[in-house]
Amino acid sequence: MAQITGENLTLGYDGKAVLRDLNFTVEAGDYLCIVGENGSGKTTLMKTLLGLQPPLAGRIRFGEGLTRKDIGYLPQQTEVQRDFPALVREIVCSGFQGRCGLRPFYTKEEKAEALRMLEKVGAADLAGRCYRELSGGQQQRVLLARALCAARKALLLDEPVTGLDPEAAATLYDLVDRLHAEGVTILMITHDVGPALRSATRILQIGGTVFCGSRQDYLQSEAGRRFARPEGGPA
Ligand SMILES: Nc1ncnc2c1ncn2[C@@H]1O[C@H](COP(=O)(O)OP(=O)(O)OP(=O)(O)O)[C@@H](O)[C@H]1O
Repeated sequence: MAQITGENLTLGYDGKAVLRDLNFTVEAGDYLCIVGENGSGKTTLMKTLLGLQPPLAGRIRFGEGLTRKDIGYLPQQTEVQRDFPALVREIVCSGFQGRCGLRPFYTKEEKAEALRMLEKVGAADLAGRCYRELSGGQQQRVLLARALCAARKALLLDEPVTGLDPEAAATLYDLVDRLHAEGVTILMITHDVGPALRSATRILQIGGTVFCGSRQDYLQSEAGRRFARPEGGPA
């Protein structure tokens, strides 16, 4: 059984479908890129994966020791969030909130773990800085460390390089590659098809044409050729 299976999923709002009859699988260790035009339902699918929105029909099944709680989430940042007046180490620790219930403090172990995760993303030196004074690339690394505190088996990243300059984007992609190499399952929503196709093992394209399969099959498919090439993807 796969880690995540989408079975005949129909997703939408107020009984109106945005996506119909979607089937896909994610195996342990996959790097899945979710692509599709604006409005195709990528965010809706993500909310369903996180359990924030029930499907109109069909279901999502978790297997291979993965549960919904094992998925760390890197949200798309809004301007307000970028301006959050807290210290980096507090933001990273807040990844533990799902685990500590109503306890109003973090344990010594949690604080040490937060620092280890900051080290993992190459941002240990930022621990005492104020989050809102960081660059966009630094902020994304901090949020990645936070997501890793919340869960470490799988990461769901929503448009993680939006607003980053090419160098910061490349650094973030390298970091995600490293986590993937360490065995973390990656699910990434992206418009940035070129770099995504470089690292992905599987592609899920939604919208007009639906595709779910290996990167190689995607590149040879009609859907992949149309979607990938105009944006500079590999020929
Ligand atoms: N809360 C909501 N209530 C009703 N309709 C919604 C809601 N959120 C999104 N939609 C509609 O669902 C469709 C899919 O939206 P969604 O945000 O999932 O697309 P997306 O692929 O993530 O788009 P983008 O690439 O622009 O972020 C759109 O037509 C949108 O208008």
